[in-house]
Amino acid sequence: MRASVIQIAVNEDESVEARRRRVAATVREQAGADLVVLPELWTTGAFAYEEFGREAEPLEGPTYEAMAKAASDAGVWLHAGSIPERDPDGPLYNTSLVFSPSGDLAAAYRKIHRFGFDKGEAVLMGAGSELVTVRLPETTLGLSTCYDLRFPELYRGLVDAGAETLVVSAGWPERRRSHWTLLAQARAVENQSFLLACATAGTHAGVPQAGHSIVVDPWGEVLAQAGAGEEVLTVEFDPGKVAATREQFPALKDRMLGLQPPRRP
Ligand SMILES: NC(=O)CCC(=O)C(=O)O
Repeated sequence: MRASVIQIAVNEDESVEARRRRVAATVREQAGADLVVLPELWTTGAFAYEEFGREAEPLEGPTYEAMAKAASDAGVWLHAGSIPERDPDGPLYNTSLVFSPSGDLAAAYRKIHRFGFDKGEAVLMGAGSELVTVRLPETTLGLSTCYDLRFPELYRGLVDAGAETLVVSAGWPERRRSHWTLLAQARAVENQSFLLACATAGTHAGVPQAGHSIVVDPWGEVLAQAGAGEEVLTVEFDPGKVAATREQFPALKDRMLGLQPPRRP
């Protein structure tokens, strides 16, 4: 299976519309890949909080349309990263979109763990509550977004739902780059899954982005990692390695569920 992880620079000197056109053209260039992955909130930047409301779109808005067309033009499964979604009956959501090679929406995932503690995304957006998997011919994707990477129970839920390839769409800051690589490897090795994590490059809202998108195999080995700038990371991997790893080293079968909390003295 061939995947292209497109690490996009989000800088304020480019309009959202220009970036949308540029990203669509880059997706089209990936014809021949099976799966293409984009980062989190690449229209606005994940830290450009003031832009969320201004650039929010309905689910089937301009980014949806441009990405659906790019997926069908290229004939690829496209994880189109996330958009600030304006729900007509609710708050904004940080919503990832996945399109099939015919350009149909295969899944939408509203980010569950919002970043910012008591400010930023955590107060500006609503939290999703549903795990989302997507069945591809070769593998089952488990979807997640950026800060979700810090919450291992989410990935266990995805694995229990059949995920074999974990996808993380992110806008991760340079300041915590060491966490990014460490957590990506941890989530892959503990869940005996492939992990494809796509981050943004550039600087927006004064926050330098980490880049360093990464692909990890079920044994925790890094198959490919980008540098700091814009880059298309292309990897070939064998989805059959998930079942083989889980069979040869069946640690997932040794999970002890329903542990009792410590007794109070
Ligand atoms: N966009 C995000 O979710 C940022 C997450 C982050 O900066 C971190 O977990 O550290």
